[in-house]
Amino acid sequence: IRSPLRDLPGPRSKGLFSGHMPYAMDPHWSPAAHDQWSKRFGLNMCIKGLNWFDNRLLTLDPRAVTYVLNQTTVYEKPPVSRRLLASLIGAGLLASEGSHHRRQRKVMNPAFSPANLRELTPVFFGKAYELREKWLSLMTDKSKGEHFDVTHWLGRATFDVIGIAGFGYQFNAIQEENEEVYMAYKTMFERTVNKGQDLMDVTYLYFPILATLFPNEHVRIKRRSQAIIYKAGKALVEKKKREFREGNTKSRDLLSLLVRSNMAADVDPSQRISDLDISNQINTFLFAGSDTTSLGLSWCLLFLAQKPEIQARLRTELDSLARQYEHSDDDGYATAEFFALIDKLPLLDNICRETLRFVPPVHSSIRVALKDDVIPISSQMRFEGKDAEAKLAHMKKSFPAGDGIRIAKGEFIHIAVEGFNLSKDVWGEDAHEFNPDRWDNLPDAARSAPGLYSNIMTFGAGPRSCIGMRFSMIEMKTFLFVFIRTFSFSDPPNVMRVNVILTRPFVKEAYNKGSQLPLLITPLHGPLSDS
Ligand code: HEM
Repeated sequence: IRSPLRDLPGPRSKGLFSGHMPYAMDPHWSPAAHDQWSKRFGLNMCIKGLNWFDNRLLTLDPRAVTYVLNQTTVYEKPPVSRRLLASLIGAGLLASEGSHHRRQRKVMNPAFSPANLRELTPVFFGKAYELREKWLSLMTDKSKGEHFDVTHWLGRATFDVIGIAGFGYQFNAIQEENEEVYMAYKTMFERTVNKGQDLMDVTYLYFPILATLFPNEHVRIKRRSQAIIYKAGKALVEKKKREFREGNTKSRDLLSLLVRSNMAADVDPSQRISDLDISNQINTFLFAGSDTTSLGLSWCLLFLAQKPEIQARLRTELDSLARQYEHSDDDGYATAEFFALIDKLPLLDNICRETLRFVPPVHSSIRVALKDDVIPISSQMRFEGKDAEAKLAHMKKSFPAGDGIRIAKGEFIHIAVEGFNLSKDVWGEDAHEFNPDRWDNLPDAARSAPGLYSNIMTFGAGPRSCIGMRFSMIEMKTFLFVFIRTFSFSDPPNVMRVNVILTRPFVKEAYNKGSQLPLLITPLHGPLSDS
């Protein structure tokens, strides 16, 4: 009742136990909801979370979000979100906080340096070629092509990439779906991804003791899967430590570098992370580094299938680069030097940015205030109703210039990643359309929008932003280079965006089948498709 957020404008609650989360978090509603709310109330507003008492700050104000995401000692991920993450993937970088997080991030940073990622380039190309060959081998009639669920196949390929690039481990998921760790991981997430969280899952999150005392089938599956993943993780960490002790510094995978940076002589022992922390990072890489990128790629292929003229322009750009540096075989292209050229291609770059702007795989994030605080804002609030003036005057008493808002310890801030990316105030009236050419001529507001990557919030911002951003950009661009030159992608189905941990494609007419994206993949004529 004393919540300072209640002084802010915002949509009315429809009842004691109905909040606004479906409108804020379901991508079916959220673009229109963010649009209408910001028009009515300005960029800072109070929405209701799970019930009428649960006041949350929803901010689309660049100054406010930059402040919140950078003040990591005041704003953390709430315990319940960390519990959800930790229950699935352990207390790795994504789920940790405070000094524990800072220590982990410090030892992990070197593994994600541009120089190290360059060394991994052949892995990305290698897996793209392997998936290309797999698709070709599965086609009954290459002249007609075949429908493949690209989300499924890209998921298998990106899992393979993170296996090798992440910790030198072969899941071989493109070829067969039977490797033990891969199957454990897939089983653990399958139900969550296709059915979402049910009431029992949410109850377990708030009262974890119930999951211990009365585990349901889902909890039992999770435990079995985690036991398999942790056993393999432990063995991998042991192997990497042994390699380090024996002076073997050949392996360039992220885990080897992480172990090396953790065991380096110049690291203060108090700054080292434990073996358990290291194996939690394996799980974190698998979770954060595979589905995110495969979804980015899936959405990209869908938009290219919906806009064949953009697909054709991209193919021309890629082909002309490949022709300039004609190599006799695939390996010739699979180098860091060639990737540096791919990386500079303007249309490919615009398409990747636009895809990640238009459908950010991480739809939104959340923070909780650890103490009472004042958040600086840069835009005026708008109140509605007959007491609008009185409410504005009340706000002005504390902040005459209208440049701050109060938040109390324990209150949540909803970080609307998609809301920022689709804001018409920032990106223009066509913000809700896929238009890669917008990047040639961005509005001023977009140039100064916050975000780790290209002024979009897709990879977050501040000290908790995505450590794997460069990794996934290399993966997206190499995969597109290989696929767009070999195949045409067409016959897009009627697709809905559904937010189940990540924003996934569901076919409207086959919603019950879970997330999928079937596209018609047809080999093009030319040397590559003859292989
Ligand atoms: C398109 C691909 C990706 C997207 C959209 C994405 C998005 C994000 C976002 C939004 C965050 C911040 C979450 C928050 O503030 O609550 C994040 C954090 C993180 N990402 Fe990514 N990510 C992608 C790829 C990757 C890859 C490939 C890896 C690893 C190989 C990775 C590893 C991580 C980790 C470890 C964190 C936690 C960082 C920290 O808290 O310090 N991500 N990612």
